[in-house]
Amino acid sequence: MLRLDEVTVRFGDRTALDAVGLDVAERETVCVLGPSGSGKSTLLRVVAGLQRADSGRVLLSGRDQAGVPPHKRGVGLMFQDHQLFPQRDVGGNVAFGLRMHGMGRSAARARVAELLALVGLPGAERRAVTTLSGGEQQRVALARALAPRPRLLMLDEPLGQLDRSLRERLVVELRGLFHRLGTTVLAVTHDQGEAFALADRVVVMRDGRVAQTGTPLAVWQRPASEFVARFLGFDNVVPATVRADAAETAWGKVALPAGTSPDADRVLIRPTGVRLTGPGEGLRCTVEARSFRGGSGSSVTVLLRPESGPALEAACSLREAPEEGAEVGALFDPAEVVPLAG
Ligand SMILES: Nc1ncnc2c1ncn2[C@@H]1O[C@H](COP(=O)(O)OP(=O)(O)OP(=O)(O)O)[C@@H](O)[C@H]1O
Repeated sequence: MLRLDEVTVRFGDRTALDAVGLDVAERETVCVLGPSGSGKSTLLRVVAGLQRADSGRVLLSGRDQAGVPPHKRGVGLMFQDHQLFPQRDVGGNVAFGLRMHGMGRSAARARVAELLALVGLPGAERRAVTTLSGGEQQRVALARALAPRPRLLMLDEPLGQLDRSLRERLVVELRGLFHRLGTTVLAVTHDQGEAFALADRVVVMRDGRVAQTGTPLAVWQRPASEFVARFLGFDNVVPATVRADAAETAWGKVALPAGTSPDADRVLIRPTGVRLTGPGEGLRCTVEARSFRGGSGSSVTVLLRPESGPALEAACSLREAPEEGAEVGALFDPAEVVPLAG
């Protein structure tokens, strides 16, 4: 459906996109994830035709989009601040693109009713948008973007403004909705939780380049680099000298999973792979802090200050969590060790 082929965009001496390649299949939801300034919005703007590429090609359904204006690309856009027209009512907002595409009044009315029902706001046509909550406005913006049946729907930080619980609920709804409708979606967000919940596939960007792409599970289980690991919130990363089935690190010898590449020069140890024991065993550490994470497992993150090497996080249940100031030993589960290169 969508292909970016070596797309480069420069602003003066700044390269916002650096030879980016990306494919989105029909009916797939792809989330582009990355820190501020990594080029996510520029990527969407290039696909929408709002930004010219300095080199490379954007193809939609196999057709090169060079010279095709935004309104002829058949893509729907929904931006972070959802930009509803405050002077129009809900129905007027959703009908906007339909009228632009020349749809007749009664057909547009039927389509608006259908879309409002779909996003969970049936019968809201006559409401003023200023009377809607943030989440309701988001749904109206989504209905407006979906109304002209775009072949590709692009979302820029779609849930950025909403509070966490609403975001978590909406993201599940969106995923269900997109699958039901068979919509092809390219979304960008800096929130990894959102991306992982929404996407069939995630693309992690760094400085205008693709750092990693894969299913949420694959990226989560096997971050390709220290950058991706840290971006996902894993901070237990340490330089390592890899030898056969173990690595020398400042945290001592760490057993590696079978098949570790000799190119690996650091390791990530997931907090769930740090097992706490008595101070006579494993890496000796002092418990610096504990923070309650909640969740069904009553999980606690324990921040450890090891006798050597950087700080270390361990995840354990509330029942097992040692007190602050306690001396403990840390052992590493090889299944939770991820070798990283660069
Ligand atoms: N119109 C522009 N003129 C000059 N520089 C720009 C322009 N648009 C973007 N940039 C630069 O290009 C880089 C990528 O910006 P972009 O907005 O695509 O990043 P982003 O990942 O979407 O960031 P954010 O999450 O903060 O929105 C940044 O360094 C930005 O400063």
